[in-house]
Amino acid sequence: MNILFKNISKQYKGKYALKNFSSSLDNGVYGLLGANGAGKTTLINIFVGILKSDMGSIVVDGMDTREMGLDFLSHIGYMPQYPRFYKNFTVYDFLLYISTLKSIPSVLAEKRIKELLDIVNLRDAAHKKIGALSGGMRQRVGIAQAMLNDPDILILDEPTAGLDPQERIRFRNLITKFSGNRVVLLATHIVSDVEFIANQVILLKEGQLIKQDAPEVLMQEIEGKVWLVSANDKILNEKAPHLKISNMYRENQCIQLRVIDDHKPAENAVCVSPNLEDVFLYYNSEGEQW
Ligand SMILES: Nc1ncnc2c1ncn2[C@@H]1O[C@H](COP(=O)(O)OP(=O)(O)OP(=O)(O)O)[C@@H](O)[C@H]1O
Repeated sequence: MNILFKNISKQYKGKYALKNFSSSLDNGVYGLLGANGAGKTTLINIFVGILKSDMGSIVVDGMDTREMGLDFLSHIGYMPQYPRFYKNFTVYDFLLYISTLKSIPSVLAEKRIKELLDIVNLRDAAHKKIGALSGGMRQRVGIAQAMLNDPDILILDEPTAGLDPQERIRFRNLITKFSGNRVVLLATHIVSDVEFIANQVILLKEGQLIKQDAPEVLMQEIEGKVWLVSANDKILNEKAPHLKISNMYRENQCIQLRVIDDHKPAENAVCVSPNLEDVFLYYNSEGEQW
């Protein structure tokens, strides 16, 4: 499967939410990373047809999605950033209802729902009302409903919001297993969600694509630009206010700064291997100022 985004633009009141976004996606997991307001949801909403772009087109396996009509929808599974549920429905009934909307035959739907309840670890909650679930459990119902039709293209907008660490790991493993011969597009600003599972990271900044590559390539590109600095008073007072700091922690009497800089930021700075969070900050932020 191949998805081509061709020059997608969208403006709100004269301001670009998405500007000339072009990208090609083959099977695999894609992490759509960007700061708040970068345009992730706008792109996804255009992709799933909730929003019309001002310009551009999306081509799936050589066909314009606008020409595919409802057939396109049968290929996708989608979980919105803020899924809405019928709180009086039980988990099982809600999934059955969504199956009906997706025209999944009932015998097949029942089997699939049972599988998915196991996958998202909600079997014991199957007959609980959605209104009585925790936020993280509801989130898992959202993930399950997106996967009901066994989609070729799975689009998840901030899927791990509210999940505890164990469920996050479970989610990542689930996506890896699921993604074999499909496209999974996962929008987030939580870097660790995609660091270990994304085949490619798509970095969005202010509506524009700034990088698309494998995480290890992106990390390699900023090799030599991430430093650990043991901060004495002089560094803290004079230098730190001007540094892009991705992390700081106290070690004994000293504060250790993780600094992103094209040049060695201090005499005692030691160059360290970049991680994806450094990449995100390198392109996206001014860093935490001291
Ligand atoms: N309905 C709207 N009306 C006006 N501006 C909008 C609307 N929807 C989005 N925007 C603007 O478009 C830009 C991109 O928003 P979008 O929601 O796509 O970003 P995002 O990357 O998903 O952010 P977040 O991580 O906070 O969800 C932002 O500047 C936002 O304020």
